[in-house]
Amino acid sequence: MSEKREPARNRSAVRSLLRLWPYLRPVRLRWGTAAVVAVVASCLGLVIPLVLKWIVDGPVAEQDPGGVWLGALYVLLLGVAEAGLFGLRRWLVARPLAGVEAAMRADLYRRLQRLPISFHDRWASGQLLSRGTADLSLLRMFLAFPLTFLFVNAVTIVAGYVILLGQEWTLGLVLLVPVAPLVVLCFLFETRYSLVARRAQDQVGDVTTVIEESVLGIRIVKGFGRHRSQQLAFRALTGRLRGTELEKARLLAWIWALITFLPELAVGAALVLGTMQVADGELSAGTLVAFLSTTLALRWPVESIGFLIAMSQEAATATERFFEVMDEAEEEPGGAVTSVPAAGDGVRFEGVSFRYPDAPEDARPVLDGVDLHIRAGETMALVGATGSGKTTLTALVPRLHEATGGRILLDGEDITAMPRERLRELVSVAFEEPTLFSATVAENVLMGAGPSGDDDTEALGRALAVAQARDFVDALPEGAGTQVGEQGLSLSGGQRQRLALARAVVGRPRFLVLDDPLSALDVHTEALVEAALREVLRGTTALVVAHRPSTVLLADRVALLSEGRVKAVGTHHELLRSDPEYAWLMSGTEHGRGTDPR
Ligand SMILES: Nc1ncnc2c1ncn2[C@@H]1O[C@H](COP(=O)(O)OP(=O)(O)OP(=O)(O)O)[C@@H](O)[C@H]1O
Repeated sequence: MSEKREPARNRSAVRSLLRLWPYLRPVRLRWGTAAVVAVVASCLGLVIPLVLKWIVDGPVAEQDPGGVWLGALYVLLLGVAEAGLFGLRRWLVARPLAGVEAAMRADLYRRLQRLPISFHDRWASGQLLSRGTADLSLLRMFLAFPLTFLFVNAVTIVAGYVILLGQEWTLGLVLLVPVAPLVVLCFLFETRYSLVARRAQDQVGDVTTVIEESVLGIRIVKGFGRHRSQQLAFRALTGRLRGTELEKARLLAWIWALITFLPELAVGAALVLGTMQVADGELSAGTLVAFLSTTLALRWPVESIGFLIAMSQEAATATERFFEVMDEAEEEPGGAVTSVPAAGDGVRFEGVSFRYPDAPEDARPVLDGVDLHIRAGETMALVGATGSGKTTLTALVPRLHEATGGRILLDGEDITAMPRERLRELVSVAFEEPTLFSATVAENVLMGAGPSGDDDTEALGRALAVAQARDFVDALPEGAGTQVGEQGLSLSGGQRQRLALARAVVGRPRFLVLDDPLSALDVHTEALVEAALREVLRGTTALVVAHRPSTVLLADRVALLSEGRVKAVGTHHELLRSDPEYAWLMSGTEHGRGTDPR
């Protein structure tokens, strides 16, 4: 499992969260209105103690039952208004924030589609999945709740303290004593919690990766009886995540306890002082009741600060993780030459070199000065020992990877001068490991249809015929309209390969790159596919990676890739005679059996 770990945080939580502004901007009015509504609702709660003071010092002192009932009615109305306003806030933000989450998810998906293969090579899929799911839900929750309530509670606390100081400033000052230690504690907590939150979210990504790999690789796990060891490994991983979550809970418990305890101490001290002042006649009983009711009304805004900070910290981490992907450089769009290259020259590799970005410094480049010319309309087989760079070379033609040296020309035009979209219309690909999507057979195949204007049904029929896939597709319950499961798991390897081949040829591409696309077919079916390919793709220039002589025979000529270069080019029979390495690679036939090139 490849892992992606970012360097230590270099961005404060606030700066990370500010990056959400472009997404929040379109809904700022509704969000702002909701925040104001919440502030009003929260501050209404602070009016209740003032009504209590009026009741105690007025109707209660004067023994006026009618006044007490009126006061109670005021309190009830204030409570109903508070509840109604909080409900309105929720209604105001629910829809726009769901829209923000959807927009962020769409942007992330679009970015993932446009990032180069080298990015996907580096990142574990579970890490990307968890960023697109759990992290974004967390951000929606943050925008709906902690972001609003950090603001609402701050305003409520300030308003509450102003009321407290106005009622009796000496008691109010007592309540201000814990503020300084609480600020320091919150700062320390935020620093610690941010590290643990990041670790937890990365571990969720790792767990997602393992689940995904085990589901996709379930046949291997079962086939090798590895479910117990897989389970143990998974348990270890979830154990680590559990440990991190417990560490988060411990930190949260500490800060919550301190945030509750310190103000309670101050309230206790104020209560003692206040009672003494009432006894001395310096303070009215109503003022003390109102004072204590206000401090009680401030309990929730103060106590919630700990977990609001914790949730904001998790949201900051989720934002960082989101932008780590969004900040990656997309594939460049390519050149601007949109003309279709004039037919005639085929494919040329001129001094092409390539090394993988994550290869060790001292490693030799995979390709080191490849020169090869595939004439227009010719089919060239590419043969080489395992690991010699055949797949790598084929990936350079549609620019799935970028050549690090030299150039590749299609009918005389440098591929880097073409817009990528145009290039990928001209070049069709099929790989040894065929990927089918959760869609119908027809949809999977027609993904490869360019804007040729061909009738889809006719093109589909022709492509299935070339790939010798017609019989088995017709036998499917709904023919070409049958849904094939994730990665086409309901089909055999050979069937999937044939659909992938049909996808590659359905658009009658000018250039075709096939990476051992017939490896799972029996020799008989392979021969039929080859015959059909020859017939249908007469005008196509093709590069076909081949491991077996039967595939090589499809080609007009063969190129032998060795030590990063094209060592020899010729027909199959020429190379069998002239090149011992080729003969060795093709051994298994009567020609080269037992001949060692070295
Ligand atoms: N994403 C990658 N990052 C780093 N090195 C890679 C990557 N993919 C392949 N390689 C290395 O590049 C070399 C060539 O690999 P490539 O897949 O092109 O060989 P191949 O000739 O197609 O092999 P095979 O016949 O086994 O399919 C190998 O040494 C491989 O380890």
